[in-house]
Order: sequence, then C-alpha cells, then structure tokens
Amino acid sequence: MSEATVLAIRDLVVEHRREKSRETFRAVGGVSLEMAAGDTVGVVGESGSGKTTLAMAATGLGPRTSGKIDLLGHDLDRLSRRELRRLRPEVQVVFQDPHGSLDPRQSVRSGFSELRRLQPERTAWVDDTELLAQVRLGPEVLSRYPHQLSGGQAQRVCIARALLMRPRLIVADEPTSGLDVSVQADVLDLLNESLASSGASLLFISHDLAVVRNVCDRVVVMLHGEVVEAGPTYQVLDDPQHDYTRKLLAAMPGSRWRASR
Ligand SMILES: Nc1ncnc2c1ncn2[C@@H]1O[C@H](COP(=O)(O)OP(=O)(O)OP(=O)(O)O)[C@@H](O)[C@H]1O
Repeated sequence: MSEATVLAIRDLVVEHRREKSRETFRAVGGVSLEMAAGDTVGVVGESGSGKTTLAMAATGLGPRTSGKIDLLGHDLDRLSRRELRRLRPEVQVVFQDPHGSLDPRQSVRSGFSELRRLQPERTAWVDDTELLAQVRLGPEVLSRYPHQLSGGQAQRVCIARALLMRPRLIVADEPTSGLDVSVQADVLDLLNESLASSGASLLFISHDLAVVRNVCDRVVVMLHGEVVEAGPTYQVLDDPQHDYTRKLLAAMPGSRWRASR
C-alpha cells in the first residue's frame, strides 16, 4: 500500500441482523478494494446489492463484521473514537436526499457558519459567496432555508458543505437519483469540476451505469454483496465479462447490450 492510498479495504464482511427473525444476513461478503489519491471509483449494482453498506463501513460510519480498512493511512481498528472524529472532515459523504441531509431550521449561511466554527482553519480558504459560486449558486441562496431550495439547489449546497472541508475523499451515495433528470447532468458536471479543482478522490455509488461512465475512471460491480467484476470503466462497460454486468448494461436506454439470460 503506497502513501498515496486513500482507501484500502481488505476482505470486508458486513452482516446485519434481521430484526424479526433474528437471522444474520450477509450484506457485504468479502470485498477488497483500493483507491489512490485522485481516483474516482464507481460502485454499481441493483438495489440491495450492498453498495451503501460497503461505503458506510469503509468510512467508519457503518458497522463492519470482519475485514481490514485503512482510511487515509489509518487502520480503522487502531483509531480511537477521538482520532476518528479528527479524521472526519477529510472524508465527506453526499447522500441521495439533499433535503434530508440539511437541518431544516438552519439557513444556508448559518449552516456554513457552524462548519466554520467547528473547523476554523480548515475552512478559511474560501468565503461563503465564493464557495457558492463554485457550485454555481448566487449569494442570494445564503439567506434561504432548505425548504426554499429546489432539489438540485439543495444538493449543490450539500456539495458545497462537503467542499468547504477540503476533503481528501468524497463518498457520494446516489447523489443525483433523487433529482429531476434535467438537473442530474448539471450536478454531475459540478461534481466532476469540483474533483478536478480539489484533487479529492471519489467513491461514487450508483445503480446507473450511464452516470458512472460520466464520472468514474474505475468501476466495481456488486451482486449480492460480492464484487463480480471490476476494472477501468471503459473496459467494464465496453467489454463486460460477467453476465450480471451485461444485464445491468442491457437495462440502460439505447444500450447495445443484451443479457444472455
Ligand atoms: N441496518 C440494517 N439492518 C438489516 N438489514 C440491512 C440494514 N442495512 C441494509 N440492510 C440490508 O442489506 C442489504 C444491502 O443493503 P444496501 O443498502 O447496502 O444495498 P444497496 O446496494 O446500497 O441498495 P440501494 O441501492 O437500495 O440503497 C439489503 O438487503 C438491505 O435490506
């Protein structure tokens, strides 16, 4: 593992206990994955394939049954809660539902102020107006509350909040799937631009291969908690080796792929 390794996951297993039956259910079954600085990696798979569980465990935000995780050069097993908290600003997560991620009682300005109070030095690189300009929003947005923002605007605010922390790793969990199709492309462009200017790495979770093609250099295909195919995006999408990948591709509008089953 080189110094530039941002995330190294080895043999990750995550089991959830079903509440009613008390049975354990293996959501992630032995996944390994490595990301270097500047990498953009897409995790794709149908609903329930374990993508979110993988991402949450990888960032120390979710449970892990076994396996090793090295995040930004730190073995998660050796980090105290306090050390993990200190690492937190460097890993930012953007969720699917932007309105659910923002505090409804806080204006955009007071949300930024709170983050600045928590991390004064880290956040001093940019003022609020310039930060909003980076996500293509005007200064009038500062006084607005989440319910006064469209889905696309709210997601831009969430991305701005993540960028404010100058993260080394951004985890985006279906960041555009709750948005109108017309604004999805804009938000993805913005994410691409932000990565180019900040140099952050991206772990991008999506069921949409077309979106992954636009954003990610590498892709990992998950089925029932396991990786069935991984590689450079163009390779996996243009020459899929696994029938499940072909099935996902066949579901894309205008696809030339047909699943064999
Ligand atoms: N806290 C939990 N307790 C019990 N089961 C869970 C829990 N979280 C997830 N699961 C189960 O683990 C499996 C994987 O879920 P996960 O959310 O990781 O999949 P996903 O690929 O991200 O799906 P989606 O695209 O729908 O979010 C699913 O069957 C889900 O029902």
